[in-house]
Amino acid sequence: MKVLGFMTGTSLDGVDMAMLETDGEDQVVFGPWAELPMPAETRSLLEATIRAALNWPRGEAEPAIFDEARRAIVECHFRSASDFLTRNDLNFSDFDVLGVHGQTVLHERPKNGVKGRTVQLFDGQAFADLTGVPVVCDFRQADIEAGGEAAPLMPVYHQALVENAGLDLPLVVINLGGVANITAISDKGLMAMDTGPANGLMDQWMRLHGRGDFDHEGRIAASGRVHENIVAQYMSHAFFRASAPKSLDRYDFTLQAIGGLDFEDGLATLSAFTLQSLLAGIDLTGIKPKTVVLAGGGRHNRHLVDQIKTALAPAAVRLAEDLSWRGDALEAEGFAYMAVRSLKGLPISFPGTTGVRAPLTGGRISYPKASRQSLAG
Ligand SMILES: Nc1ncnc2c1ncn2[C@@H]1O[C@H](COP(=O)(O)OP(=O)(O)OP(=O)(O)O)[C@@H](O)[C@H]1O
Ligand SMILES: CC(=O)N[C@H]1[C@@H]2OC[C@@H](O2)[C@@H](O)[C@@H]1O[C@H](C)C(=O)O
Repeated sequence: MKVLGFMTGTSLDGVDMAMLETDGEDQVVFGPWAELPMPAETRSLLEATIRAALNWPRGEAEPAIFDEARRAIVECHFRSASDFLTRNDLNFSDFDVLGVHGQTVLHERPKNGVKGRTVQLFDGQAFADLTGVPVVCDFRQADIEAGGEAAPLMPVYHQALVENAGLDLPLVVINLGGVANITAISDKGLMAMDTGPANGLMDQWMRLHGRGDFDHEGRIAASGRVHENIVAQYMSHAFFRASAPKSLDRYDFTLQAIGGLDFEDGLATLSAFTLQSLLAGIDLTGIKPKTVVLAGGGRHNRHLVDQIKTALAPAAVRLAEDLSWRGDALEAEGFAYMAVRSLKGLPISFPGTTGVRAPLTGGRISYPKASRQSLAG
């Protein structure tokens, strides 16, 4: 099937799109991809929506701003996709299905037998009607309703890529987004978890100081001093005592602990926290990887990458591009791949990746009105 996948991550930096030709199993053929920036007013609206989501008590009606945000997200996806298709001489009618992650505005993991809560804002029906193509979205709902973590979901796609590339196992794929997550592939099967923040807190610290959106190549972090006592304080969070699999909300950690530090030391300390939490996650898998693959925007952070390489030696640490993967398109590809699995009723989450009891499919399918009418006729 020809699929267009869409990802809007926790960094709120843009809409990633990637075309894939896939059977949702071992066939994965890359098509064009792009990352289009999110308009400033959409970003502000999403920030306000996230604030409302964080204050939304369970059991109460969803905040009114959610619907406004849904409309803005659909419009932003439509504009980004139209632009992307024009540039690549493609049309919506070239696609069998669209796979859309939607914008996460809230994620609470299951705790003490109480199911979690996760919200990825989108309107699959509106997008299917606009584009004339079936849309799969809401990939995380079935998992959370079954008592799972609902994240990470990328492992099933990582596994397909790793198998196709014939890489040396045991292997760990690390995604350095706003939140960091890992997929471990070994003879123990597929294991995955979120490990802690990747760039999320560092980006927030940069903006707070009016120094831009992120620390280019980690240069500022490299110039600061790590306050180990504060890293230890961050690492004493209950999340790090929980067993895997486990997942995080981008807002589970705050800047409060580093509030008193100067700008450079703050970044150095946050970067050290990202590294330590990542290593703690890899430790929890109980495997010593021979191969480590880095994806997500944080792989451009040279300071962090150098530290990961040193800490994981003698593992061969490779950037996604070293394997001809597209490090900034991977998640959009993943949701294109999962859209096909969803249509085929194949599992997208597993006991080792989200803690569900048995492999589980997911995703909600919306068909465009026109094709429903023609089916009915
Ligand atoms: N050249 C660079 N140097 C340092 N950091 C960079 C660079 N380029 C991107 N980044 C970091 O990568 C982040 C974006 O990463 P990415 O797009 O993978 O996140 P996301 O997909 O929104 O997050 P998530 O996977 O948690 O949903 C930026 O916010 C920035 O912190
Ligand atoms: C709830 C949610 O949107 N989680 C994201 C987030 O961003 C990174 C990490 O936290 C990961 O668990 C997940 O995204 C990727 C795509 C995943 O599900 O694999």
